[in-house]
Amino acid sequence: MVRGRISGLSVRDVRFPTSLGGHGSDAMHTDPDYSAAYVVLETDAGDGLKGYGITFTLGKGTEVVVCAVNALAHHVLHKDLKDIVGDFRAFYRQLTSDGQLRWIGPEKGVVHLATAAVLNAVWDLWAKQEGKPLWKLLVDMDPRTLLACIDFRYITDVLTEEEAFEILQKGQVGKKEREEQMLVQGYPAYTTSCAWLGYSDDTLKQLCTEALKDGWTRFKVKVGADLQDDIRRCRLIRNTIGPEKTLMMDANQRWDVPEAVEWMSKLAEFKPLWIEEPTSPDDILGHAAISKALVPLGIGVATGEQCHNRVIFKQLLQAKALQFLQIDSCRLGSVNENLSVLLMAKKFEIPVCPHAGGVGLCELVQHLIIFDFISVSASLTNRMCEYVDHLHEHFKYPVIIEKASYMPPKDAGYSTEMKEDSVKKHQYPDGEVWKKLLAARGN
Ligand SMILES: C[C@H](O)[C@@H](O)CC(=O)C(=O)O
Ligand SMILES: [Mg+2]
Repeated sequence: MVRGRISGLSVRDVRFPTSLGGHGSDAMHTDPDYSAAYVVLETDAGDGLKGYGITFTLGKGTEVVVCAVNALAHHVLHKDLKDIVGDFRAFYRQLTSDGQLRWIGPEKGVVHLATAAVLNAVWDLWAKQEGKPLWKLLVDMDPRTLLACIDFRYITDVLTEEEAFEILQKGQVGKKEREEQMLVQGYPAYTTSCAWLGYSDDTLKQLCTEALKDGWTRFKVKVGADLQDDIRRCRLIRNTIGPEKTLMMDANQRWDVPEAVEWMSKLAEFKPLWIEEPTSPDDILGHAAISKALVPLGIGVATGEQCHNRVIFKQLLQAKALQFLQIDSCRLGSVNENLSVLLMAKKFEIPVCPHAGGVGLCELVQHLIIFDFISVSASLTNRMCEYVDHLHEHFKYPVIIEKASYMPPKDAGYSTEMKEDSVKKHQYPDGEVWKKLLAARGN
């Protein structure tokens, strides 16, 4: 049963120096330090349970997200958890409609990332109090309660609450079997960890070879900075993984629209399933033009990791601008907004392949996609969830990958809690890791 009043909210700036090894690098983000604004909620329930929430950042700027979390804190503090989750739609709207903070969004940018961190902590706390992993909390929730968590404002022209209810009602059929299937087989994953842009050819080859041995069959390679490099790297990876394995490419917004089409026509020989973020994430019609142009080459367009909100996803779907939809657990307004996108994707029959390249994103998004399979999509066709092999050791409940699949988490909560020791060491700028690095850099 849900209990307690929120008695404390703290937020910390936690950064991992991944840029030192080129991990996470791509054509736009050449030196990412995987980071998080890390929120902890406490209650007066006396049960010792806390809610942990993160949003993902790349280093600099995390302190800005931390400020935004503090600016939102008064909406959460001193509220009964029962009142928050009892009318979650209203609470989501309260957070996203703060009469003054909304001006620096609305529902996008720093303030929306902060919203995600706070709400992720609320969901973690709720799931913990119910004694269930988040995916199971969602799967067991009756459709009306689930829908009451979603703000349908701005999307009713494509998805009404009644249509969403019908989708969830249909999803009840075979749910038990699909849950058993997940518990036995897990959710299929692909790896991005072999081919970050900053990796040398030798590293790329070695990591692909090891990944093949570990049973990986789907790989993503970063492209977009230099065509000749891309051709060489894609040839190397295709030769290493062979013709049958699945290859995806990710340009991280590097190109103009005509450039994207031209560049991809040069990479088509390597048979990519999709090109991800070929251009600006805001350019819906640009994505539609690229999608159309790439049909004859058999290449789909994937996007979503930098889609601000459900409205952008709605329009991408309406404009037939993507063939693979990539939700992100920390960019959209937490589970609440992600639920609306999963339901829209189902209506348009577009496969959801979540983004997870970041710290903690694998931990969180696995819950959403496992719920999606059990209760919404009921399909694994053309679907897979991204996996990156970094920083899981800092989490109390790290992901479990078996045979290149995510095994459903069994611990209660949203898998968001970090080890306190890791947080202390990596806190910016006072943690011991940063003190040493900053001193070495002469700062
Ligand atoms: C900066 C991040 O590592 C980004 O490259 C992740 C990404 O695009 C992905 O995982 O996809
Ligand atoms: Mg990407």
